[in-house]
Amino acid sequence: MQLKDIAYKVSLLATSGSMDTDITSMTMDSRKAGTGSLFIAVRGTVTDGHHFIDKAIEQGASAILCEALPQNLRPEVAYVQVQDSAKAMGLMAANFYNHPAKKLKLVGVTGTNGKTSTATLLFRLFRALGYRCGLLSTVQNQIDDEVIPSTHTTPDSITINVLLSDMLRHGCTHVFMEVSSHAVVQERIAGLTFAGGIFTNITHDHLDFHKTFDNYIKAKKGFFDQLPASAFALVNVDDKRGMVMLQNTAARKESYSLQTLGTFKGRIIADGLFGLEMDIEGRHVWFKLIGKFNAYNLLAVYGAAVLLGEDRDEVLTQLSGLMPPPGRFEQVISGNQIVGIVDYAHTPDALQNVLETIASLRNENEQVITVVGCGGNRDAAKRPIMAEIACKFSNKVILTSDNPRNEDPMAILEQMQAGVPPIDFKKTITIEDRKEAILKAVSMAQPRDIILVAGKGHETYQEIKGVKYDFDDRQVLRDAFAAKN
Ligand SMILES: CC(=O)N[C@H]1[C@@H](OP(=O)(O)OP(=O)(O)OC[C@H]2O[C@@H](n3ccc(=O)[nH]c3=O)[C@H](O)[C@@H]2O)O[C@H](CO)[C@@H](O)[C@@H]1O[C@H](C)C(=O)N[C@@H](C)C(=O)N[C@H](CCC(=O)O)C(=O)O
Ligand SMILES: Nc1ncnc2c1ncn2[C@@H]1O[C@H](COP(=O)(O)OP(=O)(O)OP(=O)(O)O)[C@@H](O)[C@H]1O
Ligand SMILES: N[C@H](CCC[C@H](N)C(=O)O)C(=O)O
Ligand SMILES: [Mg+2]
Repeated sequence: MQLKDIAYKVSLLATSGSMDTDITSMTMDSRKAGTGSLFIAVRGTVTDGHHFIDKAIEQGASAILCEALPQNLRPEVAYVQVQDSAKAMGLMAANFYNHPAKKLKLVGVTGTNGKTSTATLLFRLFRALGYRCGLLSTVQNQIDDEVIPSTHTTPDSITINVLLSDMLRHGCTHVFMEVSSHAVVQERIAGLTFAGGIFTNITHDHLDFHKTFDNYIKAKKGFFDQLPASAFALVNVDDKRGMVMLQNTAARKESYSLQTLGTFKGRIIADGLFGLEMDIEGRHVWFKLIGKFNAYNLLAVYGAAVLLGEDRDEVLTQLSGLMPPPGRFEQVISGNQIVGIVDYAHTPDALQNVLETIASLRNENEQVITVVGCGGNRDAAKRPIMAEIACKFSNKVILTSDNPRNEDPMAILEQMQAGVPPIDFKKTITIEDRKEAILKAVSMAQPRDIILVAGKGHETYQEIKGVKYDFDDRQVLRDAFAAKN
């Protein structure tokens, strides 16, 4: 495709060289630039893509998209200067790949917690309803049965367009994707045409990146601000920021609630380890998912399906048969009835929700033993809070590592320990090695006790200093239970 067609409707500050230049691929990474490619120079958090313009040209790039033109322009190369490279990249990727999003029903899910759960349930529901579907999520990307490993919750705009094109080629009609706050700020969703957007909730997370809670709210709201009038914006109005998301959207404003009025109204009738019994718009339904937070996810999924034109009864029938996504309240039970629960709760809110759910399910006689850590190179403010929450709802707490990345694991654990109230010192121990920590929990547990292993859910690795070591909470629990029996 010619550069001028790729730049269609993108506002350009300056150009140099021929806009007729043929482009065969697009990349934001000089190391991946090949012959005939368009290299997009993006200013990142670690380095600046503008430093790699010459490198990209040496590798064969025939055009450059940037925010600042280099001093020496090469005559054989086309340069395009824009205000915001990341945003222009999104718009150009949509042009280059021929707007796959416009030919699909693309629904995005944003919020601190519940994105993967909601997007995955939507994907599974629409498949059960007979559609070919795509999924972009933290756990994995999927085109019907084909699994494509995911590297991010929301990939960059080029990758998204490549995946959407593949989905379209496969005959998909619906695609459900997570929209992270990083993705909104970094313009990874620029140029995408959404049929709908869902807001689950917003609580403390990622302040390392956004700096203030207000910025974090604005980032989430940015998704709704860019929805077209043809889309729906479906928000959880039980979250006090739900209505904020709708303030400036052109989309149709819709809501769901378990507590107040909303377009879609639900009520929990009963919940337990068996699942949830709910009333949804006057219909009585049983679900296999556990916990109040899943009642919200189910209501969001139901609302979105109805807004996409599906029959209410059919939606509830199919939804009641669905299982939770991997690593979300996943139970591993020992031969002598110790209940292990692996959950991806890695924020204070999620941890509290899961522990409150466990509290509501227990008979008071059994102990709750929580094994939890906090990620390195991520929001440090949540560390003491998560330790405090773990103590509040557990009989015993083992603080341990969760992807320390490039930080000193013991330094992270000391920050967690700072949140342990003095009265809880006696019930808290710290074991840096996550496997040892889980083994300790299993050794302490009696039949019917509940061990919550929080933070990693579906993850199958532990990331330490740039190396991802094989690690799976569920497998470690299974092995420990087998050894104990
Ligand atoms: C903090 C963050 O969001 N980082 C993302 C960002 O990288 P960056 O800003 O650090 O990039 P950089 O290293 O400074 O490089 C700047 C530019 O120079 C380019 N470069 C660099 C070196 C070189 O030799 N040649 C070259 O061209 C890079 O390709 C890049 O375009 O842009 C990259 C390309 O899109 C992302 O891969 C990267 O995600 C990193 C791996 C990451 O860990 N991101 C996490 C925090 C994230 O995005 N998480 C959210 C989920 C959060 C949630 O739970 O809600 C997600 O959506 O996954
Ligand atoms: N609607 C919800 N409200 C609050 N907590 C939830 C909700 N849904 C799930 N959770 C909790 O949050 C954890 C993470 O859920 P999920 O993976 O769906 O969130 P996410 O938003 O995709 O997270 P990420 O930002 O890592 O992509 C779950 O394991 C559960 O403990
Ligand atoms: N999407 C989240 C996942 C956190 C999962 C937790 N196990 C950790 O590594 O901190 C993040 O990248 O911040
Ligand atoms: Mg997710």
